[in-house]
Amino acid sequence: MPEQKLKTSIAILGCGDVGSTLAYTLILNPVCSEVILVDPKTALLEAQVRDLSDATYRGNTGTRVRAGTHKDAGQADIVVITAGAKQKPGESRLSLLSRNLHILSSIFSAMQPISPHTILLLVANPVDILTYFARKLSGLPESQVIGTGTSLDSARLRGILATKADVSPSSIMAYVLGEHGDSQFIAWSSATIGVTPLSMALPSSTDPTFRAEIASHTRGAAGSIIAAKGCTAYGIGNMAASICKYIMYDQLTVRPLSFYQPELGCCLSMPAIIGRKGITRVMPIELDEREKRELEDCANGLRAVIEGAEKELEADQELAKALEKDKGA
Ligand SMILES: NC(=O)C1=CN([C@@H]2O[C@H](COP(=O)(O)OP(=O)(O)OC[C@H]3O[C@@H](n4cnc5c(N)ncnc54)[C@H](O)[C@@H]3O)[C@@H](O)[C@H]2O)C=CC1
Ligand SMILES: CC(=O)C(=O)O
Repeated sequence: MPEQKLKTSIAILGCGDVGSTLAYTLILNPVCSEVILVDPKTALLEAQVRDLSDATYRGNTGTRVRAGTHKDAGQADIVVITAGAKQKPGESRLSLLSRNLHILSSIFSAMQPISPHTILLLVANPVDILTYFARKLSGLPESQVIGTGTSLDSARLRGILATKADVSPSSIMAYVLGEHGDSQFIAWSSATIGVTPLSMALPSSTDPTFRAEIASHTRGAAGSIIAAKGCTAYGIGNMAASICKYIMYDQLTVRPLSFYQPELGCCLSMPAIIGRKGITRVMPIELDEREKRELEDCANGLRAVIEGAEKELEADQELAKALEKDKGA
């Protein structure tokens, strides 16, 4: 009998710097049998498929890379959305909202019908706001619509704390929570090295100046990389690939991810367990009074942005309907 191969697919919408780095990471640490790339820039798309395919021939990584349509993507096990504009040096993530919301809305029109088992992973910025709208536009259950959120900021936090404490980053348990953006905050009160509270393991970490320096590093990391090289790609490529792995292998791993918070009325990052069904459980975290206020401020800011964007999206959809009607007349 011919061997039956289990087909597992990850579609990546947008094969620019982030999408192609993610695809490369998925090939080198095989997570699925097929990577489908989708991008309206057809010459770039074909070139990325050929270049990435070349990376699969030595050592038989077992992953096939191909170009696809938005409709094909809608049937994948995971759809990663990296499609959209990126920040220019000095620009904020929120300044991308109008352009990227328009792209997101067109993506969901083109992807229908979406498989009810698909997990959506949002990467494009502003990621928390786009995750909120992806949940509405996709019609998928909210547990299946996830943003990479502050997972990358938390990795950056681990990195700098590891240097300060002279310990491996993997022994640092500390999260940046809230917005993947300027209103993010560090959950200092729950940070540990191994099982030792950070305040005991690294006493200087209780100093407000130390905390301000670390928070500024974490908040400003993307901006300084973008100023020098025009994008960030390796950090997020690795982070998004590891999230795909948790999902595909149903690893039920705890990570800070952006997902809908009913009591706050927006998507932002909190710790949760992720597996094949998406977010399977929210992990409660104890915050001190200051962190609670920071979370509240962050949610208020995100809700205000959502309100403005909701109006813009409605106008966008009315315009699309009118154009469709004109075409039919
Ligand atoms: N969440 C995070 O931690 C991070 C998010 N980002 C965000 O990821 C996004 C992508 O960044 P880059 O790859 O550097 O940008 P890029 O400009 O290199 O690539 C974006 C690609 O999206 C494509 N695209 C546009 N409309 C599309 C559509 N409807 N369907 C499919 N593809 C479409 C473009 O043609 C382009 O090739 C940006 O919004 C950036 O801010 C980047 C790094 C980290
Ligand atoms: C660009 C971006 O969002 C980041 O590297 O954090």
